Amino acid sequence: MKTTGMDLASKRDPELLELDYQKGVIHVCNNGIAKVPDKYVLPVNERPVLEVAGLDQHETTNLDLKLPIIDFNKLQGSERPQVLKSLKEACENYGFFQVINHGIPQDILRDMISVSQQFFDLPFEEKSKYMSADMREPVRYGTSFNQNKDGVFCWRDFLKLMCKPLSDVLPHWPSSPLGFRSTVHSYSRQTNSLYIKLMEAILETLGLVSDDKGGTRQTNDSDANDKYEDDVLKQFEDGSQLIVMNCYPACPEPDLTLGMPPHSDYGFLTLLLQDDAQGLQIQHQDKWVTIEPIPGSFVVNIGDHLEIFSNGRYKSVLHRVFINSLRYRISVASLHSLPLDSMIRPSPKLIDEENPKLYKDTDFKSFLEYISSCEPKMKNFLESRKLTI
Ligand SMILES: O=C(O)CCC(=O)C(=O)O
Ligand SMILES: [Fe+2]
Repeated sequence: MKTTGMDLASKRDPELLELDYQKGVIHVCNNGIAKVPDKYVLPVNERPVLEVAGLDQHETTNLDLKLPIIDFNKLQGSERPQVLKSLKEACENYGFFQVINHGIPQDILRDMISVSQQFFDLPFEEKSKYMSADMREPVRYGTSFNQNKDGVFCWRDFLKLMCKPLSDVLPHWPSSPLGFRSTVHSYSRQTNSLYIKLMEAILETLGLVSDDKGGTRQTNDSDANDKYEDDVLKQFEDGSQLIVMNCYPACPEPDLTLGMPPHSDYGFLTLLLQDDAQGLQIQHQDKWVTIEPIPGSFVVNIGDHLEIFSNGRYKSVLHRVFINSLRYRISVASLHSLPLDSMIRPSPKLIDEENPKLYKDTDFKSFLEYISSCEPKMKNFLESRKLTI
C-alpha cells in the first residue's frame, strides 16, 4: 500500500509538537523516541550517506582523512621555518589542520568537555533561561542551526557564549553546573592565547609580519612596515571570541539526519575540541571525508573572515557533522575574529595588479545582521561578499 506523507508523519512522531522541537533535541530524545521524527529527516540528497542504487557511497564519501599535523611546540623553536612551511601547505590545500603539543594542560580540556556535558544534562527549565530568538545574544542556548528559520532541524543542541569582549557578559553566563564559569573562563583564555600565536604564524606564512616573537625581527624593516605589523597584530590581540558548545545525542536513525549541515565558520580561525567520538567531516577534493580525532589535540580550520582578509589565498572549507546511534558526542568550537567594531576586508598588502581585490569590505555589525537574517548554510555569506571582476 502506498504510504502518504500524513501516514508517515503520524507514524514517526505521534506525540511531538512544534513546541517540543523548539525545546531541543535532548528534550525530544528524553521522550524516548524509537525513530527520527520527520522534523529532522533531510531530503534524500542532503543525507550523510546518499542511497544511490548500485553505488556504495559509504566507500566513496566517508574516507578517513589524516589532516596535516602542526606541532605547536616546534613552531616556538628552531624548527619554526619547517613548521611554517607545513602550515602554509595545510592552509592552501586543506583549510584544516590538527594542532598537537599546544601546551594547554589536558585537565583544562577534560574539564571543558565535562562542564559542557553537565550543562546539557541540566533540566530543560534551567537551560531555557538562556534561550533567545536573537542570534546576536551574547549568551544563547538553542537547537538546530537557526531554529527560527530551519525547515528541517538538525540533531544538535548548543550553548553559545561570547568570551571576548567579556566585560558586561560574564555575569550572564550560566552559574550552573558548579564550576562552569571558572572552567569556561580559563579554557577561553588559553584557547585565545593559542589562537593569537597561530594567527601570528599564519600572518607570517602570508608574508604580512616577520618573526619578532623569537627575537629575530629584521632591524632594516621600514618604520611603515613595523607600524603595519604592530597594528595588525594588535587587532588580533584585541579580537573577539565566541565559544560554542555542541551536544549531539545518540540517534536511532543516523542516516536520515545530520548534527550540523554543511557550513563554513565565520571568523578567522576556529579551534575545535572534541570528545573521542567521530563526527566531523570536511569537504576535501569534492568528497566528504571523516576526521579521526587525535585525543587532546585541536582541529583548527580557516573561517570566512580569513578567506576575505587573505584575499582568497586561504579558503574557508565546508564541513558538517554526522551523528551515531550508540552515544552522544560533545564538541566545543572556539571562533575567533577581529574586534566587533572593526571592518573585515582584504589586507591591502595582498592586493596588487596580479591579485585584484576579490571581496567587499564588511563591517562586523552588518555581518552579524546578515547571519541572523538568513540561513547561514553552505558559504552564502562569503558568496554575498564576492566582487565580480
Ligand atoms: O562538532 C563538530 O565537530 C563541528 C562543530 C562545528 O562545525 C561548529 O560548531 O561550527
Ligand atoms: Fe563549524
